[in-house]
Amino acid sequence: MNDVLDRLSEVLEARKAADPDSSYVAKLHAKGLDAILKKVGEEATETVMAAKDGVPEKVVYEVADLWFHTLVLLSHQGLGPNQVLAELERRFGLSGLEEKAARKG
Ligand SMILES: N=c1c2ncn([C@@H]3O[C@H](COP(=O)(O)OP(=O)(O)OP(=O)(O)O)[C@@H](O)[C@H]3O)c2ncn1[C@@H]1O[C@H](COP(=O)(O)O)[C@@H](O)[C@H]1O
Repeated sequence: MNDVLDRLSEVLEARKAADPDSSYVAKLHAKGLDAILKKVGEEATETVMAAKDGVPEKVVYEVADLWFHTLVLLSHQGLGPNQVLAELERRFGLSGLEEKAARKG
């Protein structure tokens, strides 16, 4: 499953140098951080609305849009899905309460 994330992130990296007229992702990179954050916010809102509607296909569709735009955000900031997966892996060995305690320091 992570293979999809790896392959998509490679495409997203390549789009940083692509022509904005020929690529949606290149256009987002060219518009900059605020434009990417706006899309992340919009897709998060659309995810909430889909979940409230309770139609499973819509939820999956909107979460895919949300994940996609967060991947563009990570790429824009020199990060990638592997760092997020590593963070989730680190938390996997902890209970929710242990993770909460670790955050408080
Ligand atoms: N997975 C996606 C993907 N998911 C969603 N989107 C785009 O994200 C946008 C979602 O925004 P909205 O739902 O608000 O729809 P919209 O009104 O068309 O959005 P705006 O154009 O107004 O921002 C749409 O334009 C979708 O086409 C995606 N665009 C690209 N990809 C992947 O990224 C790769 C590179 O894309 P390009 O850079 O366009 O070649 C593609 O090969 C795909 O694998």
